[in-house]
Amino acid sequence: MNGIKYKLKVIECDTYESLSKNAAMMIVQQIAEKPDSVLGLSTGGTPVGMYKELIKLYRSNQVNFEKVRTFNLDEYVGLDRYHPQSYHQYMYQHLFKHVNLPENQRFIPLGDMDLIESEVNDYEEKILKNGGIDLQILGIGENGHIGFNEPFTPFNQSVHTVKLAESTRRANAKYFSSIEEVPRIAITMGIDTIMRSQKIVLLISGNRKKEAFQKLMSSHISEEFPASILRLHRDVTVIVDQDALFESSNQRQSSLLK
Ligand SMILES: N[C@@H]1[C@@H](O)[C@H](O)[C@@H](COP(=O)(O)O)O[C@@H]1O
Repeated sequence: MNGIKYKLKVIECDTYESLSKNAAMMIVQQIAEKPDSVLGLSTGGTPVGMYKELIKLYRSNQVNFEKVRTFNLDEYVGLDRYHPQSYHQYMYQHLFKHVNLPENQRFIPLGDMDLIESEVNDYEEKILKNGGIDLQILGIGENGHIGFNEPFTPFNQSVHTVKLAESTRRANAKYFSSIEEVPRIAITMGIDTIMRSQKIVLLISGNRKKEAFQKLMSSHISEEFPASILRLHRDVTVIVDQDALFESSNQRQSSLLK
């Protein structure tokens, strides 16, 4: 990081489907240029459509994952890899079981409580040993978190464990039977790990992310809003759908009428 603020490239999409297709195509293009690319992958609701598109493209022989390596951003601490809400299971269900990405080339931090201390160092080391991330896919939390880097996480951190914000636990509670079941701690790539990626693609979809998108575009950089650091990266593409982009049509109408 050299302190220079870069302009974020923004791709505005009419629909979530179009956002998903654009994101999938960026991955396909990356793998076409470099078949042994190291991809950084994310979870959550937003990239589900992108993974569906990738599977379609794989089935129509437009992408080959044979040499690709993947590193996921984060995992809950306290859920083992077979827990249905773990990101290990998410990745298996949404991508890995459908494509030809060899098992020993997929990496996700281990969330097992007894392994967590060594995993923090091991995971960062594995990323470095594989030459760092070529293309990192990110989503964003309503509070601006990326990975599980909650507001006020120091920008210079590499892989670490984090106490989840209550708002993040509430947002993710929909995947569990109750909020009590949502883990309180997670392991995540740090902001520094993410910023060392060659390229970053940030996906922003839906009404709930409108404010986060606006804050991101305001160009003020602060640890209070973790995603704001992306302004200091030279190659970030933000793919945003209309729901996250605009005020609702009613609001737009009334502001037009003023
Ligand atoms: N750790 C994940 C993030 O990587 C993700 O970007 C965010 C947004 O998720 P969603 O796309 O479901 O809104 O949620 C979680 O907290």
